Amino acid sequence: MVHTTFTLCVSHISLLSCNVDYLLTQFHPFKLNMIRSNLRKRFECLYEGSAKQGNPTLLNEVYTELYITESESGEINYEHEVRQIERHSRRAATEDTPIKCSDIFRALPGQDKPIRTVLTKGVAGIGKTVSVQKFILDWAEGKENQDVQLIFPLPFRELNLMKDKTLSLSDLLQVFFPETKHLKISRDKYKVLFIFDGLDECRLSLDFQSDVRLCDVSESASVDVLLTNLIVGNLLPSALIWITSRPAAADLVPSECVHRVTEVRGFNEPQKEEYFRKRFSDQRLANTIISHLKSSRSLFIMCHLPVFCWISAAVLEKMLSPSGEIPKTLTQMYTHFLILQTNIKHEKDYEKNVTDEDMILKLGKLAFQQLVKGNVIFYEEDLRECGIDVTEASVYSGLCTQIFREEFGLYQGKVFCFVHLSVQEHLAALYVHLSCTNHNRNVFDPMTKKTYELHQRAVDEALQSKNGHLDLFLRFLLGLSVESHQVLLQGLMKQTRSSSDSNEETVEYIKKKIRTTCSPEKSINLFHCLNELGDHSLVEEIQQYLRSGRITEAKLSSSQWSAVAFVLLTSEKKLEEFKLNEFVGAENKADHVLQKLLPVIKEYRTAE
Ligand SMILES: Nc1ncnc2c1ncn2[C@@H]1O[C@H](COP(=O)(O)OP(=O)(O)OP(=O)(O)O)[C@@H](O)[C@H]1O
Repeated sequence: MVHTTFTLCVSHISLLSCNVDYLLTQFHPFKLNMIRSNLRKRFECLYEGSAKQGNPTLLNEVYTELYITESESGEINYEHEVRQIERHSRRAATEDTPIKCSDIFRALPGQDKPIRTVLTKGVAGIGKTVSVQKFILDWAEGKENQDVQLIFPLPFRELNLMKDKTLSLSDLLQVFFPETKHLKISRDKYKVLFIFDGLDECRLSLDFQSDVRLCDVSESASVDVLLTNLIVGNLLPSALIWITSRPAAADLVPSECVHRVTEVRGFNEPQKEEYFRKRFSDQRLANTIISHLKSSRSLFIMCHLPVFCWISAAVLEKMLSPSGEIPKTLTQMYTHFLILQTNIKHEKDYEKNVTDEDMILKLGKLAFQQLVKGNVIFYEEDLRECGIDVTEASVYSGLCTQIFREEFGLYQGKVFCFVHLSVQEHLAALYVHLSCTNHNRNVFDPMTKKTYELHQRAVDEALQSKNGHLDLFLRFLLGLSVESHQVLLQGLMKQTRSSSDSNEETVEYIKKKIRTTCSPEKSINLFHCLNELGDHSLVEEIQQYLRSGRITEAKLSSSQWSAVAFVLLTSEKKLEEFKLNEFVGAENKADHVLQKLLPVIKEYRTAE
């Protein structure tokens, strides 16, 4: 005890002579603690979907470690996000250096440069925001990164609200953290971390070329100038900066300002299982759900994405209690999710002015129109255009809490988006499908009416898209048209008419396109489409070849090579080593095989 008092005295004397700022923090331990405990309260619960209205989940109970790696380059990938997920999920976990989320500011062995700014990339729904939340909670609970004295989470979604304001950094912090009043952070004497989550949502014009230089935290400027100066290091040069972003927006910050790029890759195979074991206290239910998901390769691949795990958990939990038809394809899973949301609405919203059918069609129309334009964020006028009355908020908050969430945004107005891009793609496909079956209308071409004509046009549109923005939409559209899906849809839409055409023409058309398309990525998506349509003929043919070992002697057509690629990519086996000579033979020259199987070879750890 005596010893402790003595130590405190000595430290105060030495502090008096060293710096005033530090002293200020010492005199404000109460304030620091208050900030810490406020952050703990703010981040201890995970608010997902309808949990926003109550029943929040404790983050520590469901948080599952994510697979995060140091990215080899800051290179930006414009490919469609789902395709990236499938590709990443094929990679063996040992390929890159994994980093624990709490260690992102720590140098790896062999790296000696201090890390000030970290940029974390990751596709939508992969867990960036949850990682930020966990990082802060661990710190606030005194578990990790205790050398950091203050953390300021400043999500771009909230910073957007300050777009037109002129103020100093100190003032800005006081707006978001009133507890910081009287806390001087001016001279960089204590370690502060700023977290800017969701760069992709940024509405401020961040101009890193600008020569407006700001070094003083009490100097006023526009919010974008404050941020660029903070990120570049003119303001508070020793503060740590963490920025998260979806891949397409990650290059808004020039690479020379970033000391480390990490990538959230979602859940690897063991983490997928861990997620469901944590999510359900009933382990038998967790096991049933895991084995069901494992029985369908494409579902298990999608579980790489935490938001998909959450959708699957919600759907399967409801479905597995009484015995029933369990979703087997991607389309079925999403349709069940929609049904679930509609049921939640019925539980809550007895007086309704709009029928489910109407609302789904309107939302679907919005989803489709915006998808075609490449938009994931919409405004009130976009809703009005689709006949959605913005003031009837109760209707979609009941129907679509988890599908459609209202965001704060630009110009004080409301900004909307679907909870995940894939949900938008599913609703868009549903709209296009129902317009055809119920109203005989082909949204791409009013002159044609038959289902197979719609399908052919959609295939063509998807093939023409450079970034693949209609690929998943196409998979859903075809999945919705299969006979067995009609029953599901009837549960959702009272007046659904089953399509009278069979899908044979569509299957043949897709096979023809597989033969002629030169993009391996596109033909692999077409194989996924055949899978949704329940046609496995090409794939089975190839599986036989592969099993017999006669593939080196066979002269394969272009479509058969695409099938080889598809079979290898969707196989259960880990892609460890690609052996070219297993495919090369008199009929198949090495460079030809290499060209045909390039999308697969990229997924293997080694090739010889
Ligand atoms: N580590 C995790 N453990 C458990 N659940 C998680 C985890 N990460 C994400 N989730 C689930 O996935 C959902 C989406 O995650 P999150 O919002 O972090 O994604 P994101 O990468 O920030 O996406 P976006 O770019 O769309 O903002 C969460 O609401 C949660 O249900």
